Amino acid sequence: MTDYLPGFANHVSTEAVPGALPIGRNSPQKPAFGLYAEQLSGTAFTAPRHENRRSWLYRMRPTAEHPPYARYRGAARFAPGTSDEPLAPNRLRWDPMPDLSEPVDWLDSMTTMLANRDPADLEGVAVHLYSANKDMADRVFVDADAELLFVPQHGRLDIRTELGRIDIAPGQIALVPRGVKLRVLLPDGTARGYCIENHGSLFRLPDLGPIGANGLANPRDFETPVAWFEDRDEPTEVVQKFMGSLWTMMLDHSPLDVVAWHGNLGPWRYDLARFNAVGTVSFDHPDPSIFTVLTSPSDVPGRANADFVVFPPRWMVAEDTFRPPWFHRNVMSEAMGLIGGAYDAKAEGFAPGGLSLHNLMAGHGPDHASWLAASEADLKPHKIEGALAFMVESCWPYRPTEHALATSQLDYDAVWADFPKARLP
Ligand SMILES: O=C(O)Cc1cc(O)ccc1O
Ligand SMILES: [Fe+2]
Repeated sequence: MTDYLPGFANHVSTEAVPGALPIGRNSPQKPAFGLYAEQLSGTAFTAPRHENRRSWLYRMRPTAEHPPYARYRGAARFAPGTSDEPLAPNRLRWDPMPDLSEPVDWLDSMTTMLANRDPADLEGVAVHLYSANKDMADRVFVDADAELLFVPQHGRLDIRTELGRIDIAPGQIALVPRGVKLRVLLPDGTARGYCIENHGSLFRLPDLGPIGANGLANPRDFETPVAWFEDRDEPTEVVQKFMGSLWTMMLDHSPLDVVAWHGNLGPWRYDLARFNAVGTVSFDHPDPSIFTVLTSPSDVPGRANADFVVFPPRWMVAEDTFRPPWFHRNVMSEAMGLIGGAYDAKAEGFAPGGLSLHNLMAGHGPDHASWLAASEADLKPHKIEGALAFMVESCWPYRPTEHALATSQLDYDAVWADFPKARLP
């Protein structure tokens, strides 16, 4: 059990040992108990105040004390780079990861499916799947390339980070900031889900415009863990993702040794059941941006580097309206996953734990069966129950990895076959 502090990107102060946190200054000459002060910057020092994100950490040893990193040879499917072949404009879909035959921890199970932009551009996102059955016992992972969003689909996660412990179950999400070391334990023994890397500007809550001051994801429902640390002088491997490759080095102690911290850059969790879904009460299906939980803006106003969007349980009441997602072509690129239930645009083939890709300008929308059912439906109020899908919409087209190209469903196009031709008068 962990305690959490409510609020999104709040300036928090937390100490696991009373007296560890300096008062009134960040870097005293001698921090309490011989701790080391370290600033962790998530934005440039000079970022405007409303964008500026950083925390001060008080730790048992400085992060700087470590040997050189060497290439890490595990996790063969994590960050292999994407295919160099010309990118086909095809729609792609994947089944959930197969059941495991060998013990594998979260890190070694990470399987990169889609990525766009080079992490060195400080733009773009990558979509990974994981399916693990072993705790990360004597090692930690640190992502220098991105903030990391966990979207579990099966099995709880106990994510131990430098800045506190986070427990999440499917239906909840968690974010660990860029550069924060973490260890993933599996309280249920197995876990499967999605991880989204965001290389770009930090995820934030979207502006609400005419919706007003409340709604969608409310800031108070984000929870940041209190300080927690382990005092463990045992060999600990540190695997780092840096510029798209994995690197490793050994420490003689656990680096999860931050005894106190303060600032507005920290991990958090959020229960998607708290998402206040807003939709039509008259007619027409609003653009799916109405379901944006988090956005990472690009430099072009309104054109997101990444939007994290959910399709939660909700009432459908639109009159004289085709209610599921309509047919469309989008200048933005859409990666979708399913946490549970059935997605209202896909009658079959899009399973929980699966993934789909509709890149820039790909014609997509309801499959034939969903189109037929929704076109003939009696339009009484109807509740979509139990379904939880999500989308990572990005202005940068996604490139699938070789593994993704080799494992996609064989005939996804067939879900849009044989639509009857319109009959003109
Ligand atoms: O299924 C999709 O492709 C995502 C989507 C959802 C929606 O409600 C409207 C449009 C849209 O693209
Ligand atoms: Fe779409």
